[in-house]
Amino acid sequence: MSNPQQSAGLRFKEAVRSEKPLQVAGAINAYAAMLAESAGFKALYLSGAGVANASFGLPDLGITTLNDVLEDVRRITSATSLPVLVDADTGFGSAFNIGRTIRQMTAAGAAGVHIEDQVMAKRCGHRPGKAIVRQAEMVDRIRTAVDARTDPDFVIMARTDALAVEGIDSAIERSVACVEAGADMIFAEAVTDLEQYRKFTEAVKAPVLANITEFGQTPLFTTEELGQAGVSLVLYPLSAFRAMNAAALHVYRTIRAQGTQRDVVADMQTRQELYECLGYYDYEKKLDELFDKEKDEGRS
Ligand SMILES: C[C@](O)(C(=O)O)[C@H](CC(=O)O)C(=O)O
Ligand SMILES: [Mg+2]
Repeated sequence: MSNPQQSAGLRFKEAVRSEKPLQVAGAINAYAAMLAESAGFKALYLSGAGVANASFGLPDLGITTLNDVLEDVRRITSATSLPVLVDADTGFGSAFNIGRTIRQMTAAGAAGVHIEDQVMAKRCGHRPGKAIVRQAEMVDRIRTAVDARTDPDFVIMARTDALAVEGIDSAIERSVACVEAGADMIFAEAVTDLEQYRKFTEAVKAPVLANITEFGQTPLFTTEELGQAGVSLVLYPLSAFRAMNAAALHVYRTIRAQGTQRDVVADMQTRQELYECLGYYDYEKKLDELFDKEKDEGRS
């Protein structure tokens, strides 16, 4: 059971210990976070691609800033009691910027961040044309992040994009070096088969995350398969977002073409379902109580 008195980082670590592998649900905004929580997930994720795509209509190419991401982090952490892992791309700058990223993410209520070894002009991890910084520079990023922690349980996750660029040996060597530099967990990006996960988890003395994003380089392995390969966390960064987008486009097209939404009403979440998830009825009750009280006070 999660205890709201504990720091978000500690709650995230406890979730990793309690569910093996831990399913981490991407939540694009505060309401998606509430939906994921109601579906039973124990940890959430704010995707960098999600912030860029959904909040700004931009591609995931390192265009959004720390403040852009923080705004979404604050909205999500205010709406859920679940710990939220946040995509910090390459850390939003060099050493002092990375330190600032860690402190501000902690203040915004994040449980942890992942920082990757791509160059600042980053790409999506599942697209061609990626370039990575030298291992020493990546290790410096992690050391800086660890040093900047104000909560010892805030999770610093090192993501390596090296597999697609330099191969599995380099990716594993970097992961091991990052753990030695203090990284709590490893994000193995764009892995293409279970054997590679097995190699990662055998070599790395820290929990390893598998990014099971759709339409990318990684097959849609099940939690069971990934658990057997030693994986500790399974991430679904944009699954609900992709589904929401397809549903929204279908509704827009239908209304535009048919002049009515009648054919798509059955696909919609009802007002009651929306309100139940939001706790709307409790708010309404509170309002009634408060107004009644005011009326009573006015009378006396
Ligand atoms: C995990 C990721 O970094 C993200 O921003 O959500 C993306 C996901 C994606 O584009 O499918 C990535 O893997 O680079
Ligand atoms: Mg990303």
